Amino acid sequence: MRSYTLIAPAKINLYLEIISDRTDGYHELAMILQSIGLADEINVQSLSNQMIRVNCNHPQVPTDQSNLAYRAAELMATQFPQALAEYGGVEITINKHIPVAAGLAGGSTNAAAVLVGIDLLWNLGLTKSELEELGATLGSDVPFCVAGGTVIATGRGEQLSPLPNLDTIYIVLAKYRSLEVSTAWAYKTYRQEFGSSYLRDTENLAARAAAVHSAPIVKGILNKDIGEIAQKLHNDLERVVLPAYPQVSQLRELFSAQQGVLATMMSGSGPTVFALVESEEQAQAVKLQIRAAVPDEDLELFVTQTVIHGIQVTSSMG
Ligand SMILES: C[C@@](CO)(OP(=O)(O)O)[C@H](O)COP(=O)(O)OP(=O)(O)OC[C@H]1O[C@@H](n2ccc(N)nc2=O)[C@H](O)[C@@H]1O
Ligand SMILES: Nc1ncnc2c1ncn2[C@@H]1O[C@H](COP(=O)(O)OP(=O)(O)O)[C@@H](O)[C@H]1O
Repeated sequence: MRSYTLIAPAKINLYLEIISDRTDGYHELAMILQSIGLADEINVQSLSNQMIRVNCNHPQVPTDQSNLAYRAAELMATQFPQALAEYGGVEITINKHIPVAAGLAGGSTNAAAVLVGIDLLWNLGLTKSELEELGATLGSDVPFCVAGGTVIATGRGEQLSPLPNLDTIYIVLAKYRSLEVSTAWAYKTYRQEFGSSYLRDTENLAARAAAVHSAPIVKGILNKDIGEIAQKLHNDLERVVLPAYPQVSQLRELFSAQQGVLATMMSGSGPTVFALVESEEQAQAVKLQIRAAVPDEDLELFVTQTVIHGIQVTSSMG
């Protein structure tokens, strides 16, 4: 049986600005998304029948239709029924390293890997933009996960403009295992609390989304100036998540107090907090300091770094 193994990187949000609500229930965003080295490993293997099966080593991750990777395979089967009949169904095995429900796009990157893997298994020859378009029907962050690197994302997060690759930046991530923040709750609460200040003029809306292309953080990225990038990190969702989750605020404060930390911010809808750190040695030292301050086993800590790729195939068989 043919199979492919793929690396599916997590992401952090270097910038997340909520521009407006939309009539479809989503929000118009201006984001800068960054792939990181922390990644899941996904194996896709052909089956002799036409079924979709999902296995995962993480107890919190469902293996039924509610798994985004399952839904990605279902989408491919619906879009390409002839290929399903010719090549058979798919068994998907997820080796989870990315914390679940963390604001790190774990499910989205798994779905992106399944799209790329099935394209290969079924010899479909889809282009990156075709895969991204399919991904957008699964979730707002899926197209970015296909593309990877450093990207400006607008619309509901699915419209991508690539930025030049950054030099490696070291990152420490902290997440309480038992803490989950619902993305839908975060956006809904933001809308309730701050919605009255939205710009609702649709013409200017497009202009505001476009304005992110000249935002100071983008200048920092173009100049490869880590100091400027660090200074301009931003996440509107912190306005609702930090007051509701004091543990997240506490992590942010702890990170800010560490030597070598250039800046700290919550990723996406949280609850993961990340810190940009000057060097790998300092990142390891920061991790140790945080561990000493919070000996609670519930707190997961990772040292990772920016990467310049999205989904990557690491091996194939058959
Ligand atoms: C917040 C972000 C930032 O990158 O990431 P996470 O924290 O989830 O990783 C994203 O906007 C999340 O993207 P993703 O997780 O793919 O969201 P989706 O499945 O499309 O949407 C989940 C829910 O979030 C809300 N949502 C999402 C995107 C958007 N632009 N506006 C929204 O209001 C909607 O309520 C939607 O029902
Ligand atoms: N392949 C998957 N990996 C992780 N979580 C998944 C997956 N498929 C579905 N889920 C569900 O999606 C929810 C959000 O998880 P995840 O994608 O990790 O979070 P986030 O979007 O915050 O990065 C979780 O409650 C989890 O049960």
